[in-house]
Parts: sequence; C-alpha cells; structure tokens
Amino acid sequence: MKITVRHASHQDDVRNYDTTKLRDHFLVPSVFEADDIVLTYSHIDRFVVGGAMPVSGPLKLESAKAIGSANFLDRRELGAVNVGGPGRITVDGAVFELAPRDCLYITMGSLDVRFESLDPTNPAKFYLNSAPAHARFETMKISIAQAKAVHMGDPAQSNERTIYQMIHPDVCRTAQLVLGMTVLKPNNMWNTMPCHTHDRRCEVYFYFDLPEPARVFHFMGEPSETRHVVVANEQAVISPSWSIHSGVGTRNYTFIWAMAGDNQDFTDMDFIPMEDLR
Ligand SMILES: O=C[C@H](O)[C@@H](O)CC(=O)C(=O)O
Ligand SMILES: [Zn+2]
Repeated sequence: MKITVRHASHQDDVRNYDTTKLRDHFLVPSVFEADDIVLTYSHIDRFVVGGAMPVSGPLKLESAKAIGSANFLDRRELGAVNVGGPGRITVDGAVFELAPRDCLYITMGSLDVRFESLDPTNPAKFYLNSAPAHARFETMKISIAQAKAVHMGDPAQSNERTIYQMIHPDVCRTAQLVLGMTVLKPNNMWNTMPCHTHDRRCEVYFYFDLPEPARVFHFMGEPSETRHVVVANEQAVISPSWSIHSGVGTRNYTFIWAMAGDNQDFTDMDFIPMEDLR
C-alpha cells in the first residue's frame, strides 16, 4: 500500500498557482495500480482518496503512520465503488460481491478488509473514499438500483444526467461520508453548472467512462477567480470547501463525487449566479 500526504491550501495562495502546482495540489493523476492500494491522504477534511486494484490475488487494507491507528478503520469509515470488472470485498469474514458500479459502505471498527477480483483478465477496480468517523454503522452494499436516482438537466444546456445518491442519509447511515455517481447522457457534457460551493463540506470528484483521448476540463477556485484542471480517464480532483466544482467534457462521461464535513445535507449548497463567475 502507498499513501501520499497532501496539505490544505489557502485560496489566496492558490490564485498564484501555475498549472503544474495546481495539478500537484489538487489532481490525483493515478488512482489505480495493478496489485496495489494507492491512497492520497488530504488534510482537507482528512479525506482519503485512492484505489485498490487486485489482479493476481487479494489485497488487504493496511493502516499507515498517516492514519495513526492500529487498523485503518479504527476511527474512519470507507466507501468503495467498483469501476472495473466483477469483484468481491470481504469485511471481517462477510463477503460482498460487487458487480461493476456497485458500492459498498464499510463502517468504522471493521478490522479486516480485503479486495479481490473474480477474473484477473478483467480486474475489479475499487475506487476508495474515506473520512474520519466517530460511530459504528452498518456495512452495506448499495447497487445502482438501490441508490436514490435524481434526474437533472436538459439537452439545451448539454447537462442531462442522473445523480445516483448511494451513500446518502436516505439510503445508508454514516458518520460523515456522502457519495454518489453521476451519469451524463450521450451528447451531454456539463456537470454542476450553474455551480456552487459548500463551505461546510469538501468534495472529491473522480471522472471515468472517458475513452482516450477524451478529457474533462474540471473547474475549481473561488467564484471570482476560477481555474481549470484538465482531467483524463480515472483521475480524481480534490475540491476544497471554498472552491467551485464543475466540469465540461469533450464527450459525455461518468463521475463519482464524495463529500465529508459538517453536515450531510446534499442540498446545502451556495449557488453562484452565472454572471458572478470570473
Ligand atoms: O454537492 C453535490 C455535488 O457537487 C454533485 O452531486 C453534483 C453533481 O453530481 C451534478 O450536478 O452532476
Ligand atoms: Zn458540490
């Protein structure tokens, strides 16, 4: 397992970042490495983002100095979404089969977490999000069919999409983590415009279903000082609480968003009027 620590950044500094520095601080360029668990620990809400890609055998979730407890989930909870081939996660002996697009919420206090692929020629890819937790809830699998589906947008604004709320208070109880998957319809490229901030929570985006050489231009920054990060397939972007988060692709795509912070109220957003953006 590899874990990289990143510190939080102040918006007054970020406005002076060049492209390389912006990417170094906010883009997670490599989420999946075969036969490894690769994580980024961000001091923004102590959010951990990364991936587990088991190929030749199971991978066990280990703790690390950055986590600071004997087991990874002693004081954390975890959301895993399978964006690869069929796989399986075992949590303290309980086996959860995860078809592509299935999500598993793993509660604080779980001691032994193992990731496995069913077919090494079509490995599972578990996209991982973790936040600190203070209580134990129920580990549960949430398939797309069990998620709360919200249809949004319209073709005239190139943003027709379905937001599947998977780890959400209406579906699954958690300490902090809220997570879902947004699927854009073909010929629709914009997500989250008009955009918003939510100073009460950070958010992490993971873009996929983006065949080469397609890219998503992910927008971030203060509303009056926007920047963009060019994102390729299976890369993640960390969005601080002061930042807008929105994107436009060179084609349609899917993304997973996850949040942690002071509340779990999905609708607690501060909408930015389009005319205020700079
Ligand atoms: O705070 C909520 C998040 O930004 C996402 O859920 C937005 C999103 O998926 C979309 O508009 O497509
Ligand atoms: Zn948001």
